[in-house]
Amino acid sequence: MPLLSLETFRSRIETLPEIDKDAASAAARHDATLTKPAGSLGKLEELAVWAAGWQGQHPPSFSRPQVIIFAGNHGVCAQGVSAFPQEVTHQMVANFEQGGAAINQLATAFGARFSVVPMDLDTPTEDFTLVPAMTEEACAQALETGWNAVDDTTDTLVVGEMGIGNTTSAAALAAALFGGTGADWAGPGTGLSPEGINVKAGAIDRALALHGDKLADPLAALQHVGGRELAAMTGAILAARHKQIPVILDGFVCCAAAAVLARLQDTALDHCVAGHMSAEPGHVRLLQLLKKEPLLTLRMRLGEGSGAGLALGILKGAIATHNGMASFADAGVTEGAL
Ligand SMILES: Cc1cc2ncn([C@H]3O[C@H](COP(=O)(O)O)[C@@H](O)[C@H]3O)c2cc1C
Ligand SMILES: O=C(O)c1cccnc1
Repeated sequence: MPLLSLETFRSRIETLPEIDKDAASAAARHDATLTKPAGSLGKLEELAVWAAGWQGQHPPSFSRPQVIIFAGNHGVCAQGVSAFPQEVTHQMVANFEQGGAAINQLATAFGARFSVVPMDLDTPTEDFTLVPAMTEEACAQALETGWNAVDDTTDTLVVGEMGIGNTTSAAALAAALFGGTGADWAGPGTGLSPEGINVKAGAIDRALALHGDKLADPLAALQHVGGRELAAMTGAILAARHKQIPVILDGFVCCAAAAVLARLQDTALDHCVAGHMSAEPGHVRLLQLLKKEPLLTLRMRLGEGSGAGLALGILKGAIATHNGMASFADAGVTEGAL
């Protein structure tokens, strides 16, 4: 079998299925019949139409939501960029498996299947301030792990991550994809002090200087400064597009991984909605660059898919109202005259 290469994914990004316009317009027509003033459910109406279009079916469904957490360790932790030690990644994977993390409760609350995928935790990626984080093949393997983790029967996907140090990786990736310095993209992550944030920004600047022009290609940027769990999220979001599964994006780390696709193809994230705006400061900027309006702004800054997991409830509400409400005709309610 030939080695996996980044070119496999480049071709998968060049051939993206588009929205099913018939399903979306059927949803819009149905919405207009429901017992409410037109537009009164605001963004919920748009979400139901969006879900129908990207699922390629009307009515849209919310019966098989799936939450996948990818976990990876980061060599860049050697630079002192996180408030927590690296062993927490492994310990939290055990916590996810036992159902004790925040995302477990949210997945259960909204009826989502949950899985966690640990990715070579005992072999962290390389310290990208010194050498590329991953070889091309390792990055392609991580993309493939994400690509394969998405279940064909899923109707709504949330991808999240666990990886001490990964807000440094996400910030470096955002800088590589959109420009700016370490200081523009570094934030507290798990709770760094202002001095700690300076150390983090310095590490990112050294990585940007070291890898230079190699970062110009988005997939190469992912390989040089990303991490396995970020690449897996990128691969899963791309797989969802090919499988007609709408995606709810999580916070800063998830959006940095998603942004790789957007930088390769402008419309690559049209099947994604932003679940929330994280309190990690780079996220607001990233959402603006991706032209995504967050559904929730609750000062959450946890990662692990939690903001998107909570937004599953919003999408569930949007689809429940769209699918379950009576029409004016059926309920015998008089329509507005103007
Ligand atoms: C107990 C615990 C649970 C978490 N769940 C998600 N994260 C989040 O924090 C990490 C990134 O922050 P940084 O770059 O500052 O290390 C990631 O693992 C992310 O998912 C957690 C962090 C901790 C400590
Ligand atoms: O927004 C995120 O993704 C985030 C913020 C802090 C820590 N980990 C993740």
